[in-house]
Amino acid sequence: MSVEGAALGAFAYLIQPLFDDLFSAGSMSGVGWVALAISGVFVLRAVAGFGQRLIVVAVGLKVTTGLQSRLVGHLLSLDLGYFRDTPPGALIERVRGDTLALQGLASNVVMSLGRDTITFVSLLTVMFVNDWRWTLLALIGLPLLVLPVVALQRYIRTTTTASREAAARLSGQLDEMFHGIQSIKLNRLERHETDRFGAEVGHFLKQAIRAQRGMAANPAMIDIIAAAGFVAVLYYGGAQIIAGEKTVGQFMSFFTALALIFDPLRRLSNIAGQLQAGLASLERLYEVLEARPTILPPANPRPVVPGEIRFEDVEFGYEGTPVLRGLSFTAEAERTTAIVGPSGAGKTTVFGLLTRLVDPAGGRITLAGTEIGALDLDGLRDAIAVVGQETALFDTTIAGNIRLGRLDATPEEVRAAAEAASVLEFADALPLGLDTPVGPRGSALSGGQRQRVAIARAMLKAAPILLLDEPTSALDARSEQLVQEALKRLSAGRTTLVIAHRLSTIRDADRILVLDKGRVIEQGSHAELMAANGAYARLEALQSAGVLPPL
Ligand SMILES: Nc1ncnc2c1ncn2[C@@H]1O[C@H](COP(=O)(O)OP(=O)(O)OP(=O)(O)O)[C@@H](O)[C@H]1O
Repeated sequence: MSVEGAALGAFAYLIQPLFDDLFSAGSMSGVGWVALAISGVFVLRAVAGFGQRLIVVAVGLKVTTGLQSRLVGHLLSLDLGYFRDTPPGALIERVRGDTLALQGLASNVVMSLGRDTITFVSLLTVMFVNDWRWTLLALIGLPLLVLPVVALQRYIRTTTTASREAAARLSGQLDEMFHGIQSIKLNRLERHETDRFGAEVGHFLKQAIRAQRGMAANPAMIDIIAAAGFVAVLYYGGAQIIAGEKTVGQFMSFFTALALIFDPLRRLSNIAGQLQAGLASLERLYEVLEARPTILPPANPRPVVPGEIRFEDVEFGYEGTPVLRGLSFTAEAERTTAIVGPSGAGKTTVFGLLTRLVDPAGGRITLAGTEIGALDLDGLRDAIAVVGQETALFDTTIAGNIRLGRLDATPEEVRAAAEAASVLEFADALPLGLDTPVGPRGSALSGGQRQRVAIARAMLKAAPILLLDEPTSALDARSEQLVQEALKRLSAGRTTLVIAHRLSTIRDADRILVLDKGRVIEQGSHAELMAANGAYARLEALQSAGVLPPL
C-alpha cells in the first residue's frame, strides 16, 4: 500500500532533475537513468498494487461469505412468524445484496484509505519541498468543501437506504413471480407481470440514481477546487518563471504532483459517502441479526416422553384475530385421533402448536402430562413426524429427500421407507430410480408423487408421534389405497393425529374430533358420532351421497 502510494511522489520528484539538470545539459545517459528509475517506480507500483488488491479483495470476500453463513444460521433460528412477515425475496436481498454492498465498501475503503492517504501525503511533501507558497495557493480552496461534504452525507444515507429497500422489493417480486409461473401462464398474465416488474424497476432506478447522484457530487466538487488551484498556481508560478525566480523543472515537478494529488483526494472525499451507503446496508443486516426468536427451549428442559397429548382451554390467534377459542381435547397415546371440520376451523393450527412452531396465547398443551413448553425443543421436534398439506422437497434426489427424515439412515432403510410409502412404484420406473433428481422444490414430480416422498420421509423418521395433514389428498384412488395401508402400518403403536376432509379416510380412527370455529363441537368414534346424529352424521350423509364436496 505504502509502496503504491509513495510511487507517485517519487515520480513527481524525478521530474525536476529531468527538466533542470538533464534536458538543459543535454545528458542522454542521465535521461536514460531517470527513465530507468521511473520505470522501476511504476513496476514496483504495479506489483505492490496487484498484491494489495488481491489481499484486500480476498479478505473482503472471506468476511462477506462468513457474514452470509452467520446470517443464514441466525435466520433459520428465527420464528416462523418472522418469515411470514418478511418476504423471501427481501431476505435473499439481505443475505446476498446487502452483504455484497458491504464487501464492495470494505474493499474500497481499506484500499483507498491506505493507498490514497500515502499517495496524498507523498505528493503533498513533494509540493511543499518544491514551494510551500504554491502549495497553499493550490489547496486553499479545500477547507471550503467541508460543509457541503458533511451536508451530502445525510442525503447519501437516505437515498441509499431507499435504493436498498427498492432492491429488496424487486427481489420479492421476482421470487413471487417465478413461484407463481403456472398461474401467470394460465391466466395469461405475462404482460401484466412484466409491466408490474417494469414499474418496480423504474422505482428502483430512480432511487439508485438519486443515491449515485449524492455519491458523485463529492468528486465533482473536488474537480472545481482543483481547477481553481491549477489556474492560481499557473498565474503566480508562471510569473515567477518568467521573472527567472523559479525553474521550469520546479514548475513541472510541482504541476505533476498537483495533477496527481487530486485523484486520491477525490477518492478520499468519496469515502464518507461510501461509508454512509455501507451503513445503510449494515443497518439492514443488524435488523436481521437483532431479531430474536421468541420460541425458545426452556432453561431446564425436561426430556421428552411419548404419551397422551392434551389440549386444555388453548387460545390462539393471529394479530388479534382468534383462531382457537378454548380448544380442549385428548389424543390418547398410541391411538389415532382424527380432526375434521370446515376450512379455517383451526385444524392445521393444532399441528403448529404441538410442534411449537407457534406458542399458545392461553391454556396448556401437555405431552405425557408435561407442558410442551417445558420440554426440550429439539427432543420434541425429533419425537414428531409431520406429513403436511404442502410437501417441501429440495433440489436433490428422491433418496436425498427421503433421507431428510433421518440423516444417518442407511440406503437400505431409505429404500425400505420408499417401498412402504409406494415411492418405489414410480421411482423404479425411472432410469436413475431413487437417485433421480426431483428438480427445484420437487417440480419434476407430480403432486401425488411428492406426497408419497413426504410420507416415506416421515416413515424413515419413525417418530413416536405422527401428524398427518391431509396426507393422501393428492393421490389417485389406487395409490391412496396403497398409502392408506402404509399409513395404517406406520401409525400402529404411534400417537397419531390426522386431519382429513374426506370422512371416508378416517372412519377407523379411535376418536374423531369435529372442530368448528376453534372449538371441539363433537367427539367420539365414527359409530358413536353417527349414532349421535349430529354435525358429523349430517356431513357423513352428505359426503357419501356425493351432495357435498369433501369438507
Ligand atoms: N399466518 C397466518 N396469518 C394470519 N392468519 C392465519 C395464518 N395462518 C392461518 N391463519 C388463519 O387461521 C385460521 C385457521 O387456519 P388453519 O390453517 O388452522 O385452518 P384449517 O382448519 O387447517 O383449514 P384448512 O382445512 O383449509 O387447511 C384461518 O382462518 C386462517 O385464515
